[in-house]
Amino acid sequence: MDPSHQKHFTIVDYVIFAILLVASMGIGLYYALSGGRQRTTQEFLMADRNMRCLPVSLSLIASFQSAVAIIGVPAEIYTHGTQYWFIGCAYFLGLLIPAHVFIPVLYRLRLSSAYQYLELRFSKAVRICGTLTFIFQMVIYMGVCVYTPAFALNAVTGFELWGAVLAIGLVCALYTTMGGLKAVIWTDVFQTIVMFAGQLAVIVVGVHQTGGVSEVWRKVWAGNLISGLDLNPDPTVRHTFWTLGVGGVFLMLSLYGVNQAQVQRYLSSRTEKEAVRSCYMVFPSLQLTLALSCVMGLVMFARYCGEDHSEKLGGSSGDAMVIYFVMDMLQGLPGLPGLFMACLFSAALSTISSALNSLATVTMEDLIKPHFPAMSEARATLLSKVLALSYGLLCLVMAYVTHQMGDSVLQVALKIFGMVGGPILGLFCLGMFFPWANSTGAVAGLGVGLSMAFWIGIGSIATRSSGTRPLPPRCRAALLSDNMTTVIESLPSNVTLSLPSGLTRFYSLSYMWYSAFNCFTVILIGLTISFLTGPMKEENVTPGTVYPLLGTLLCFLPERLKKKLCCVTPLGQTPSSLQMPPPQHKEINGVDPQHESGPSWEETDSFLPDTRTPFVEQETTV
Ligand SMILES: CC(C)(CO)[C@@H](O)C(=O)NCCC(=O)O
Ligand code: NA
Repeated sequence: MDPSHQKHFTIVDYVIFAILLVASMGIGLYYALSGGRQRTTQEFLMADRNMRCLPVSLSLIASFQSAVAIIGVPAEIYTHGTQYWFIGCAYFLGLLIPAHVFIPVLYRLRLSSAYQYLELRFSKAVRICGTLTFIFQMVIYMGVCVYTPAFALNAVTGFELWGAVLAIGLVCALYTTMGGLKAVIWTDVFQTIVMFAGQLAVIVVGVHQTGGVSEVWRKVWAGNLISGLDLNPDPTVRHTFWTLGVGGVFLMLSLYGVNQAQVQRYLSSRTEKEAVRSCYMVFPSLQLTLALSCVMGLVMFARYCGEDHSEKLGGSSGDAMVIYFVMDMLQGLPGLPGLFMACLFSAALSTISSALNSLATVTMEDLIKPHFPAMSEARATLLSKVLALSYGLLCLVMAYVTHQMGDSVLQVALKIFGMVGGPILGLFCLGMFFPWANSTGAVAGLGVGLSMAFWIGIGSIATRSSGTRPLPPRCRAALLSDNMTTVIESLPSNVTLSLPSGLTRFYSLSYMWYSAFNCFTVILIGLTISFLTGPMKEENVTPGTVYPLLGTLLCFLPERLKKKLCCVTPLGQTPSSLQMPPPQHKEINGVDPQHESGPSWEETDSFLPDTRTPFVEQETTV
């Protein structure tokens, strides 16, 4: 951006900004000095398994809502219309399924890390593969998260980019290291509120400056920005109802169902009911966040479309444009630019702290503890803190990688979720829904799934074609007549209207399908290899690791018919020879996965542990 158009913060802005950082550090310090003073891994990594649903739910939203979404979604709406908003449809199933499928299975196994499940269900090897994949995913994602707000600050105020990256990384690593998961969750609560406040402020000011809600509506309508439901079944069209509403469900499942950052929050809840409730509470708040960021894009359009900003913007990206417009709207309103920056940094800090804590957890629980079973609690906790801090430093390195990518940040983040998160989701689905899947199948499935993911992902980057884009809104055509072509060209677009062919067509699969596609690859390959190498026998499957999917789907059928169709029999009614096999993995990291009565399934109400009607899987493969 042209330096002469840079904005300058007032004292009030700096104060607001400082309050955010100091408060976050304060919360970290508070939890370092209160409670058990972070002297056990139970407290540092699991928050003593004593959290209530309200903080957990706000923290669940904060984990994957970073500055990327706050800047990226308005940029998407501004340039391509409101189609992206339909991702909200995916939140229904994307949260219901985790609440009623993944949480019950994972919570009842009393895990510390989600990947412990993979060892219980398959083997140690699968667990390590899963853990390494997760670490890879979160480390790249953290890079995007830390880079985005630093880039924003730099674009607007000329603040040293790498100074900001360093500041975010260090503040985050410090309070995460001091206060553990409790601090991470409670800073998330505070930061989520700041995030909402910042977005709301921008919208209110923007609407006011445009001349009211009706004026905003008139302009976005005239600008052809409001998109109807696009039911085009073509999987290469970037955003349609199918890619967003169906592909999005798999994206949500990979984040809210099996991602360690989220699973850890469910596990830190004091009861299973509380965990399920927190998942339900995510729904309205996530819709609100989505609505706020979409409306922000609309307001920006109404306020700026048709004006010539080329000289100020130079050749900046769509993301930079959002920041510029916001700062332009807020100038002369002391405190508000600071609030917006605080909003961006809140979003980033909350995501990075979740990532750091979850990375420390999996590294400790999955990679280190199994090799040093005799390690003292004090030493394990110290090591966890060192790990959290080291990952913080690593994320700085990753910011540099993002710097080199040059795609829109939203697209980069969602691609990472799909390319790496999709195969992990596949691995969990393979284990939970298919009792026949074996360890060899799981490893092969994950390997092939990841290879396919990177083939498509890298192919699409090389050919710049991850999903064809719709025609840009009318306004952009109008803008093309100005000398704004540089901006338009540098917007993340390839307005491909001709259908690509062959391999190019494969590469142009919409990135919103990545999660689903990669998940199915893992399941398909996993099942094929399992059947080829000898499917898992029922008595070898650890009880409680398989979800009776068919039994639940067909719950309306009479018991006798169900028994015939879906191979699931209530435990009480099975002959003793068919009852749960004795536990195989007696102790994993000091936690008995069998618990007292063994994990079980209740048919009527998953909230009432006393009225359980346990089911057991019977292997009656045909
Ligand atoms: C993950 C979703 C789709 C969930 O709403 C959304 O928060 C999002 O688009 N996140 C982008 C990644 C980020 O904000 O870091
Ligand atoms: Na966040």
